[in-house]
Amino acid sequence: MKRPIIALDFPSKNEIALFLEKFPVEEKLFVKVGMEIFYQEGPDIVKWLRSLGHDVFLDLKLHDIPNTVKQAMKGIARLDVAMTNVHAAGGRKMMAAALEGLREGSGNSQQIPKLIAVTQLTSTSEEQMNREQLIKVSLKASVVQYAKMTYQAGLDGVVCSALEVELIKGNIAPDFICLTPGIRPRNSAAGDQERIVTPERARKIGSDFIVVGRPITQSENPLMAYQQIKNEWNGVQ
Ligand SMILES: O=c1ccn([C@@H]2O[C@H](COP(=O)(O)O)[C@@H](O)[C@H]2O)c(=O)[nH]1
Repeated sequence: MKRPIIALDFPSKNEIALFLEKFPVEEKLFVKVGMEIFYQEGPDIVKWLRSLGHDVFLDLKLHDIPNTVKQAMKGIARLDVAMTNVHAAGGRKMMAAALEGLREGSGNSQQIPKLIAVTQLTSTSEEQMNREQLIKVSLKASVVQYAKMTYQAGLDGVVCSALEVELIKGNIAPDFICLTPGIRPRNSAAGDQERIVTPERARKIGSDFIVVGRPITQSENPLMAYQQIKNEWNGVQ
């Protein structure tokens, strides 16, 4: 069964440990380490999660000049993560430098983490993008443009809303990874997310990975919430 990626957005390692205690030890999860916990605990949080057998998507969304991103990626390459990312808005040169950094940091081995790029954050609406970023095209056109730049830079895929998956795969390649946050089961609060999709719809549309945070982490019964989302994501009744 495909595993939803759980966004471990907690303020400390202790809180993550308490959260993980709710899952059977043999359940190996795919978890997302983002800025909130990484800036508190540093790389040790990744090493600890790996030592427990969980797969890690390191979601630091690097966005800086190419050389800085390349050097940072060399460090990330040593953390044994399954996947990591940058912002496509950093440009093709920056994305290519990120890939070089990952390759060099992994000793040019075949086994490097998947590298994907954020297109438009799922918390961004078309109206906001037009007004604040002064990008005067549709949100979908902007996402596809970022996805094309990402592909040209040689990366594995993008972070987008499931609402854009068909368009991206149709314009680029069916196997270009589309990882989709902004996932909300029916009747769950959108919060700050703008472009949301249910796990079932994400599956039907063709998302490769879904990322789910608060609907699991803030649930009264995280294990049950996780299992329900996992079943829906896999089309299990
Ligand atoms: O466009 C993006 C990129 C990353 N995220 C991250 O995914 C999770 C979503 O958490 P929820 O609680 O399910 O909203 C969060 O860690 C974000 O940093 C995203 O939402 N959108």
